[in-house]
Amino acid sequence: MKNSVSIWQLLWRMILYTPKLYLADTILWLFIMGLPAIPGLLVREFFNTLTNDSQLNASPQTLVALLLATGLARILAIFTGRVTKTQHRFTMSSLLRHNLLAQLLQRPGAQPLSTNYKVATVSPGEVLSYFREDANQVEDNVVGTNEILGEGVFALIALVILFSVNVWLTLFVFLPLVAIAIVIQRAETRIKRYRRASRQATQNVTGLIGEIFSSVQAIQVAGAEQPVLARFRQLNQQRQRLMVQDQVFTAILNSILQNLVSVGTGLILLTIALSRNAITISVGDFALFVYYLSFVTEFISSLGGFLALSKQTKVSFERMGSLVQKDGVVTATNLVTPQPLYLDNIWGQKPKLPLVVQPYRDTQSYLNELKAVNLTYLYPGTNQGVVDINLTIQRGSITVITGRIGAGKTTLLRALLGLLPKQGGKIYWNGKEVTDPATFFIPPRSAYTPQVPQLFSGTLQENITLGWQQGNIEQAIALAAFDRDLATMPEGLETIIGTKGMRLSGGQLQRAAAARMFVHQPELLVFDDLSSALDIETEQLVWSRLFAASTQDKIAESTWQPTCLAVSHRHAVLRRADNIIVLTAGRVVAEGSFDEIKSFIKEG
Ligand SMILES: Nc1ncnc2c1ncn2[C@@H]1O[C@H](COP(=O)(O)OP(=O)(O)OP(=O)(O)O)[C@@H](O)[C@H]1O
Repeated sequence: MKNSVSIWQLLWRMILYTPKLYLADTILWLFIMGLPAIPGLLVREFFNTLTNDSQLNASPQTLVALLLATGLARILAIFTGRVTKTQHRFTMSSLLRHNLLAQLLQRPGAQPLSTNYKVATVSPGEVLSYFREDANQVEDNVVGTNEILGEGVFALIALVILFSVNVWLTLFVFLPLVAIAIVIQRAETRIKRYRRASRQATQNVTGLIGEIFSSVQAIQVAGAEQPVLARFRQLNQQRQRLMVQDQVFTAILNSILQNLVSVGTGLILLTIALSRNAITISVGDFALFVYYLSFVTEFISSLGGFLALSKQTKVSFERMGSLVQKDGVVTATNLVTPQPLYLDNIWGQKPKLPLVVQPYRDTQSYLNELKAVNLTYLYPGTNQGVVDINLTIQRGSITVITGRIGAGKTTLLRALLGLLPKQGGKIYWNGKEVTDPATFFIPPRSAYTPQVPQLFSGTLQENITLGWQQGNIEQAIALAAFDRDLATMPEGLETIIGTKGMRLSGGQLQRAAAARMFVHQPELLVFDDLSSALDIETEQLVWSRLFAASTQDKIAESTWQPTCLAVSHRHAVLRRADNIIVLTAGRVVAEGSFDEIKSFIKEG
């Protein structure tokens, strides 16, 4: 199902986001477009002075001085107009990018991105083209509305003056207009098709660049540089072909528009010549006619260009909307919802940034009991996932999920935390239903480390705190058994860990991610298989430190008694667990203490 809101409504909402800026931009643009109208009148007077038809008694020198003054005023208008336009442009595309990102972040994190246009998923690299090209496209269109308005107003004024000079001559100007409108209407489908194809081709190229950069090592190890480059070349050639097609078509369209106008102008001049004195105008009026005709004709060509631009904008809105669709509903309206952006204002002043809400743990976030009833998630189009899972987790306990590879352990964690949208079942926190797990299971209530943790290219400290200012980082590092590693790093917490933490070993990466969890002292700690990158001793150290003693929380001055939910196969961890859940093919087949369920498990 598509969103029924028209592109004009969407553009109007964007205009209303910064009405003052839009108005300032429009007024300046009216000046920029309108000031050239004055020289037309001055030129008429100038020629009429020469033929003694002038009604003004201004000397040619005065008229020349006025011409210069108009020119200077226009330079000033263009300069200020550029400043407001740049601010306006940037604000428009920033709003779109902000909303697009906010919508993407609201999606369950473990679900791949896909669009309406293809069943295949969209890679992070491909998403760049939505943020760059599509946002720029809409930005062009919003600011284009006041440019076309400015041109339109003065074309209309010029037309009225031309009508007053000669009605028949002026009527000829409309003929190209009608022809152009028909041409544009005919070209609509083709413009959309070409634009969509060229955007898709760009997306494929940026997508591949993203994938290449994220797997440089894998490509080198496999010796696959040549095939990867060949694929890159192939996609670039494809993009080149489609871009040329798109641009050439748009250029042809524009040149048709402009040439139709010139042909129209020629016809009018021929008409005067062939009318054999039936049409008589003064030299000044003739000069004005020729000068103003270009006003009208340029407007016609700009209008054609603007209509073509709007068709392309429609495609951009559709593309961005389909990226953030919910249940098949394309939601482009959410992309234009007003949101504070905190950009510098036009005078370069910085806005006051809002305080970032820090996730303090308080009595409200305390966990007494977490319960899942009949939790179900199956991957779309498959019977893989988890079905009818029931589990109860008590405060301060360790619950371990175990099972063979592919049994559904990760899926269960993700469905519980809202990283996959559950298809059935309910989740209760202290007896109260959690309706939106994705926004609920965050610090200070809960923190999660996936099997492959995501680290950023900043410093170790930045990766652990993620902007959280109050946490006890030393304690978090010690709990994660990262202190010995830290001691060997010359830069300490300021060590830059490289893209995705590539300067850390697998185990260090996992423990840095665990420290990130501990720094918030969340109520519920969720680990997806710490064992996968840690040796038995280090993992044991983490567990024993975590439960050595309940840590004094200096901020809330209360005891931190974490509750753990973990995936593991290690007997040492299973023995520590208060409750073990054994999964087979997405279902719970056994539950209890190690001794109760040991016949169901074998160490992985
Ligand atoms: N995105 C997906 N689309 C379709 N099927 C999937 C997807 N992700 C996982 N599966 C399937 O769902 C089942 C459960 O996967 P899951 O990753 O939860 O297993 P697991 O027990 O965590 O495995 P492991 O021990 O390897 O981590 C598997 O059969 C897997 O192939």
